Order: sequence, then structure tokens, then C-alpha cells
Amino acid sequence: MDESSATFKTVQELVAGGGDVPDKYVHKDVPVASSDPIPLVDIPVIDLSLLLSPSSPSSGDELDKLRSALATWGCFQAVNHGMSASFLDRVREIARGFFHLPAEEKRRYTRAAGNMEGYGTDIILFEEQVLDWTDRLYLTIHPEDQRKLKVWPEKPECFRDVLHEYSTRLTVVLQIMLRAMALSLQLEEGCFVDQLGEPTMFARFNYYPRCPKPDAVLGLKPHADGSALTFVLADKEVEGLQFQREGKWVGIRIIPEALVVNVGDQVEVMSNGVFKSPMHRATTNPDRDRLSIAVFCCPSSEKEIGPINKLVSEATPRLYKCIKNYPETYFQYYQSGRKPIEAVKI
Ligand SMILES: O=C(O)CCC(=O)C(=O)O
Ligand SMILES: [Fe+2]
Repeated sequence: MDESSATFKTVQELVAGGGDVPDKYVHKDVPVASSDPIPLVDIPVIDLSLLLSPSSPSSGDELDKLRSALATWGCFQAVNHGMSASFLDRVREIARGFFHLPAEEKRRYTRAAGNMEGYGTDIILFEEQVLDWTDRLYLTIHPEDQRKLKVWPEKPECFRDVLHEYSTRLTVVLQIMLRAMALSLQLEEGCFVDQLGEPTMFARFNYYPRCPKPDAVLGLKPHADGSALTFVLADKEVEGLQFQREGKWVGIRIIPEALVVNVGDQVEVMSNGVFKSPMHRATTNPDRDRLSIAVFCCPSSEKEIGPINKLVSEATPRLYKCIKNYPETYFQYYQSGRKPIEAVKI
């Protein structure tokens, strides 16, 4: 799709125009709805305020819960992360406000051809790719000097201020997470922090318009994230995020004030496979649109990362190579239909 020509149609425009769902969005081999309804489940909930307070009697328990959640599910719901429910609502509002702007206003931020950043639809990477039923806005948010303000919306008016505040808050949450993950494995507290260096963080605003064929169309195909860790601020009212657990899909019940945190491939590598980068996907809904904001936290691009030495032993041999700039490998593999983490397995 040549987006630079401004002739591409967003999913939002397709829906507004009525008519059938184009074939390129329809999954033929993998029915989205199986004969058994997909259950809605509660994944572990972790109180971030307890993780790094050794004086609190429950800190050790919370670290154990964290280790177990990341080693089984690879994800959890984080509460007491330092952001109020009303602030999270403001983040959801700027996202919704942006996608509800007139089409010509949004197109000012259109992603340039060959570029990841900006506003657009699913990127076509290979011919037989089934497209995701989603429009996106993708922005580097951290470090500040890597932001491309040209594609940072100026409307709704508070968009930039709220996103700046959100990214500042998430850098703090990320540090808490990295330290707590290390402590939960009895490692040096700074070992994940050191591997990441100055993290790079990308925000992906995912807008999933209502879809007339929810049984055959996905908002987001099954994938594992190429990040180290991902924070997802999910829709408050419409469910749709599903994780794979023991080979089966399960839907995540919404906790409005929580952030869904999931392990990405790079933490799976650093933890030598102890923490799992889970497969997940987003479904579509026939009646309502859905919105989520994913923030991918990655190591600085010049940092080489690899399994932490203390996690490699005779009993637990090294499973992954050292890697640098993994997102590049990730997209090459994704493009050829392979699972990216296979590229770095020994
Ligand atoms: O829409 C969601 O809830 C999930 C988003 C996600 O997994 C992603 O953007 O990578
Ligand atoms: Fe994801």
C-alpha cells in the first residue's frame, strides 16, 4: 500500500463506507472463533507498590507472584503503578480524540513509505499477509530527543502533553519492573537495567473499528512482542485482548485502572527462557470499536543483550545467542512468516 500517495483507505473509512469486508482481511485457514467459546479469565494481578519495599511484609510474596506470573503466563495486570485512574482515562481520551478527528486532519501524520512512525493501517510486509482490522498511530516516545514531532498529533490539543506525561511515568514503572524481575530471580537488582541501557520506548495506538465479520477477522494477528517489556493500556469497556495459555486462547478480563504488562522476546532471551514472551492477539467486535495503547520498551539500539550469566548453568544451558537491534531481525522473520525468536535460539 503506497501511503505516501494518500490514496490508502483506513479501516475506519472502510467501515464508514459500508459494504463487505475485503478478502484481504479474512482469515481462511484459522477460524477466529472455535467451536468452544473462548473463556474470559483473570490473569495474575500484581501490586507494583509492594515489589521494591523490603520493609513491607508482603514484598517477598509479591516478588514470588511476579516470578510465577512471568514464568507461566508471561503477563499480568499491574495495579498501584503510580498513575491515577483519571490520568489513565486522559490517555485513553487523547487516543480516542485522535482517531475521531476528521480524516484530513489525521492524514497530516501519515506514515511515510518505508517508515514505521506515524498514522496508517497494517503495514504490508509480504504478499499473502492477511491484514489486521486496525488503524494505528506509532510514535517513538523515549528518549525525548528521538521523538519525531512531525508525526506527533497537535489535536486533540492536550495530546502531546498527556503523551509526554504518560511516557515519563512509564519510564519509572519500567525501572521498577526491571529491578523487581531481577530480585524475583535472586539476581543483582541492576542486571536487567544494565542490559537495557537507556531504553527506547515506542507507543502504538491501536484503533479497532467495529467489524461485521468478527469470526473471520482479527484486530491483531497472533504475535509475540519484539520488545523487552510491553505495557498495554487496554479499552475500559470492550474486551478483545487474548493470550495463549497452554496452547489455548483465553480472553483477559478488563481491570480499568490496571496496565497489562507482558514479557517481550528480549526479556525471554535475557532470562534464558525463564520468563516467557507470550503469543497474544486482539479480536474484533461486531458492535463496538475498541482502542488500546501499547508501549514497547526496548534496549538502546547499540546495546548487545543476551542471557544473564547467572541463569546459565549445566542444568540450565544457554538457549539464546547474544543479539543487537532485535527489532530488525524481528521484522525480517515476521516478513517471511517465521516466529522471530527462532532466529536467536541456539
Ligand atoms: O489491543 C491490544 O489489547 C493488544 C495490543 C498489542 O498486543 C500490540 O500492540 O502489540
Ligand atoms: Fe502485542
